[in-house]
Amino acid sequence: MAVLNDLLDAARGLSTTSLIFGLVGLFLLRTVYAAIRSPLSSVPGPLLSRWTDLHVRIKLLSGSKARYVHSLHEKYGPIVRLGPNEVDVSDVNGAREIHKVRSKYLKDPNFYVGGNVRSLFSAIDPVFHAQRKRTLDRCFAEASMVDFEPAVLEKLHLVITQMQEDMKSKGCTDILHWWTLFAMDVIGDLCFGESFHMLETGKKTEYAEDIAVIGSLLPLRGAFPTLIWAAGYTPFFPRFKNVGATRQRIVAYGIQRTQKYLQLVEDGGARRTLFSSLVNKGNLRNAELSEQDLTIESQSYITAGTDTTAITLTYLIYSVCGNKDIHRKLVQELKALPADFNHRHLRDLPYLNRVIEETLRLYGAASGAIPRVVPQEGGTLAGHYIPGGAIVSTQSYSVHRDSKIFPNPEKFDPSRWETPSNEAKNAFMPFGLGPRTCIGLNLARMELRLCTAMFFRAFPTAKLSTKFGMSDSDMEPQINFLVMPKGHRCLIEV
Ligand code: HEM
Repeated sequence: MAVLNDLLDAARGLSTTSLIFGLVGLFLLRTVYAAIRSPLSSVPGPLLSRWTDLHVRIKLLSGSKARYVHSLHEKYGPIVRLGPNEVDVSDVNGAREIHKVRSKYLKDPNFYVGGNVRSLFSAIDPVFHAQRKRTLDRCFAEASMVDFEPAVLEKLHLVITQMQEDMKSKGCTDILHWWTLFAMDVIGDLCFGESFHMLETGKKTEYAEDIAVIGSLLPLRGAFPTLIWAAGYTPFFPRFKNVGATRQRIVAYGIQRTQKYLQLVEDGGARRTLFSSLVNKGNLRNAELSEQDLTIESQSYITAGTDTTAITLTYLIYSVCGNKDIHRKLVQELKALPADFNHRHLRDLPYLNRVIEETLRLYGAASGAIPRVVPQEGGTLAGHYIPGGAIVSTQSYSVHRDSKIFPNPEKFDPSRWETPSNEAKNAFMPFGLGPRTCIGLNLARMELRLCTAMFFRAFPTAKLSTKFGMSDSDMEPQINFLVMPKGHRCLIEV
């Protein structure tokens, strides 16, 4: 107390300017001390990362963070420091330690929508997550896929017809546009028992546009969360001001569609959905899942299952069209399928599945960092002690480009999956790892197989178009959390 009084007396005697200089000096001293004494100071990385992560945030904004972090791994090794409290690990054992069963490395609440939405995707609490996963696992099980195949095939016939129409009328078709409408119509159908009918109109609905707007703000929100929050309270940035209203519209629409679906079930007219086994006569059988939970889960599947599937498919077709030999082999294998082929014929088709694995390795749509918080007691990763509370990320972008595991890693080479090494299988994480692995992966794989097969059967001579100025530079991947072609389009012609 006496010390405090002495300090206050001393402060009274100072001018405002000296006080400000003093405080800034103290702040700098504290920052320098923290940087030198931080247990993270043994982790290699750029000097700047000891003081700030601003450079990484700026890279996130420009869509080049994953590439930048990868370049750091190439320079410094399997673990790199990204900021005063953040590291990235691209070591397979480290990644497996972070994402193992019963791991104490939990999702970073600042990254996963504030951690305030109790959906499978954004849940932080492992007990809640395990319970929700137990309820939902069977809805997404491999054995359930046969029930969803008719809905997928129906949309697939529609999308191929629309692409054919485009090719006739414009000489080319934007596959990114069509696969986005396709993937969202499929997941809408599987959540609400009725699609959004965007494939019929060729246009996004207001709901789809709203989701895209919120998605487009994610990098900004990730890089400068406080600034974006504050900008919403000023009159200068209408885009941020409207975010609240956009979110409300998304929620209201989800509620309305869930209620309509439950009514359809009650009336006996609902199609098979992901939730069919949980709903009986319009009521949820499972007491763990309320009507509100159903709305929240549907919303998150629509967000998590649309762009991921559409972008992966787009890069698959782009990569195949860019290599004559791969193109020929794939088309040849698909030619041998019966006219009325289905998913059963594709599940173990060797070359098709190798092409899919290789696309997921190089262009898996969610190849950016998936951040976790280090548990209170700290942990050792890639030989370095990381203190509790630090953020530790893994990005499949880097793990999938480890040249010791995947020689010539930038080469799109499906043959590397012919007899993959155990190291390659262990390092493969396009759908994440451990208990937080993508729950939609069986659905995604079924869509990837059916769409690729149907596309190259319909367009065996497909190639990248040069119409409307389209070029390879449009396809340069920009990676925030999701990958996105720089030009936001992929024009294909026959
Ligand atoms: C090619 C397509 C897809 C890719 C590459 C992909 C990738 C991923 C990745 C990497 C994660 C882990 C994220 C993390 O740990 O932060 C994830 C989680 C998740 N994905 Fe997917 N995904 C795809 C398709 C889908 C589909 C079609 C759905 C839904 C129908 C879906 C729903 C989810 C959900 C709900 C989670 C959270 C799981 C949990 O935390 O337990 N995904 N996905």
